[in-house]
Amino acid sequence: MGRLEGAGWGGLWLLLLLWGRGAAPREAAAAAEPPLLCNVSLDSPPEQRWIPLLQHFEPGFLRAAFLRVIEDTVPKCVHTVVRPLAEEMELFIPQPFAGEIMGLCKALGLNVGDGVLLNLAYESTAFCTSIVVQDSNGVIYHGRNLDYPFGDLLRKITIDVQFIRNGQVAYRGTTFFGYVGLWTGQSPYKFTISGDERDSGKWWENAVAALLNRNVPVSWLVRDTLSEAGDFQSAVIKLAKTPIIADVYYIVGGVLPKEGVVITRNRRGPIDIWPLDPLTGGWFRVETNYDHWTTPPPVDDRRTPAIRALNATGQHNINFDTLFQVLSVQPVLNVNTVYTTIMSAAAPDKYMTKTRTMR
Ligand SMILES: CCCCCCCCCCCCCCCCCC(=O)NCCO
Repeated sequence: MGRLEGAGWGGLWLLLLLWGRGAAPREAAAAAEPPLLCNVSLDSPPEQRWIPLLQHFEPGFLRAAFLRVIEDTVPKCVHTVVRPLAEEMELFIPQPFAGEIMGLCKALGLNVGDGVLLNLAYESTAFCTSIVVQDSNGVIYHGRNLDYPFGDLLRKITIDVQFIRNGQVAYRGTTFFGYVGLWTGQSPYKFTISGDERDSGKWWENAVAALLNRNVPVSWLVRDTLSEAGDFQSAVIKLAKTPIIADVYYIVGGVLPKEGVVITRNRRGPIDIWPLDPLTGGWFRVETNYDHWTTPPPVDDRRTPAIRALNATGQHNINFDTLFQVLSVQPVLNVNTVYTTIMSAAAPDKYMTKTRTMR
């Protein structure tokens, strides 16, 4: 019998009442494993910089994963039209992305056009959660769950990457081997970024045209921003204003009090900027995959459980562990969650990722 045995109806009502008022959040049972931590040298030519990491993976597995993701995500008609175009990528794809994709495809014997398409993958069923929060001492924490189909494959190729320039960690991020953009990353002592999918219908319809028009894929802008922006403010401006190929939510955390924001984007620019506002109770911002000023659909409401768990934890108790616990509450954590990352740009060495498998 469960723990409620003997509690009687009175006890049961009390428990329900406490839960409704924000008692301690219930964590889902899930395995949590650290991914491979690796270095990629930005001082090596783009074509060569990912090649040393191939030793950690079975080439046959990578090829099979590659083909499965392409087949299941890229519509056949799009594939036929875009593949030859993508093969001419030097003409319209910026560096270092073009060189990095080309180098990997050559090493694995894969079609370069397909390599580009895989790197444009953007899934309308990718249900992620990002949280930026300020604790009672003004410290900013940023956590995210990346939820995506193909978890069985992606957990095996999830990597934490330190991008090294002149012998120093220039920035760090979490990705899947072969996917050279970043959905999660940190510029040490400056800012952290995560991206959550924003559904805008059939993104393929205009994405390729936008790419030809020199708009950048959303995850490439994250990486460019980590590489180039000097502080939180410049990161927010770059993420808000640069033309991109699909709608998205960018969530950004800084190092000073109030440095936290959710940017709601369309292809051309920002639709809304939603900053932390701790003086009037806004000590956290939760973004899943719906505009924050709308109500999430009841069939996919991860926002309310996350908010309830944050309130139950309390601003004075927020830290790396408790934010991880908030991101471990069902359905914030769910069967599609591939990994959870917790970061705080002021303490860059504590960057932590765990791949998640629900039991
Ligand atoms: C170019 C060479 C590739 C070699 C091996 C590749 C193995 C398979 C990699 C699969 C990558 C899948 C990418 C999925 C990225 C997630 C994008 C997304 O929609 N995120 C939304 C977050 O809300």
